[in-house]
Amino acid sequence: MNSNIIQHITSCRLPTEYGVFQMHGFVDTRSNQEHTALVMGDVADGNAVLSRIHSECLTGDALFSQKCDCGAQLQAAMQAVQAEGRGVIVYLRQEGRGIGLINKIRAYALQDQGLDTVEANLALGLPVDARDFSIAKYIYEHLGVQSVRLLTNNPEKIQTLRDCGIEIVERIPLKVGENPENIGYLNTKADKLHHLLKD
Ligand SMILES: Nc1nc2c(ncn2[C@@H]2O[C@H](COP(=O)(O)OP(=O)(O)OP(=O)(O)O)[C@@H](O)[C@H]2O)c(=O)[nH]1
Ligand SMILES: [Zn+2]
Repeated sequence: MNSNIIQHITSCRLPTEYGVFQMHGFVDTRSNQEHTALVMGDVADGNAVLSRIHSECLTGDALFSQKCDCGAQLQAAMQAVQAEGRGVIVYLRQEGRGIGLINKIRAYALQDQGLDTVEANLALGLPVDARDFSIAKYIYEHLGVQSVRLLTNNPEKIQTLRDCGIEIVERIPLKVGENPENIGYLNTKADKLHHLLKD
């Protein structure tokens, strides 16, 4: 992975409900996939940066879906960065853990019939998790981020990120957004995907 593959294109000021961020646009030249990072404060000073690596969930992040916890996690992460006045939200456009929106809708249709989030992907002949987290490493490098305190409940994501060469000095839990519609989904994440969601 190098700057020829993940290219920084441009950036702008983005005022949000959770403060003013600098929004950076990146392109993966292999797929033309566009990614973004929201930055607040000086993240290139060498101190560990509060960060969330968020995977796109159109249904949860933008359409108020209650089937998952993604929207609440994104909101809480942005609030946490605002509270510190410093941090990075890396927003990777890897919808549906990388299978894409249409396949996620197919998976949701199978979930309507009783399959869980893991079984549905497998029934479609798709990987349970097809995300490429090495993109985040280049984004951090471009921003001058040397190490992070990562907001996540997923220890396997931490391991994958470390394998990519990202230095994670602390895991910060992000347990928000539980509701009656997503309790089964969260239980499956805890039981089958080993997310640290239970006390
Ligand atoms: N295929 C599929 N993807 C889903 C489903 N529900 C949410 N997603 C996607 O899952 C991704 C978020 O991953 P999660 O497994 O919730 O969490 P994580 O990023 O691995 O871990 P955290 O950092 O703790 O949130 C987003 O890309 C969502 O679009 C589902 O039922 N099926
Ligand atoms: Zn979601």
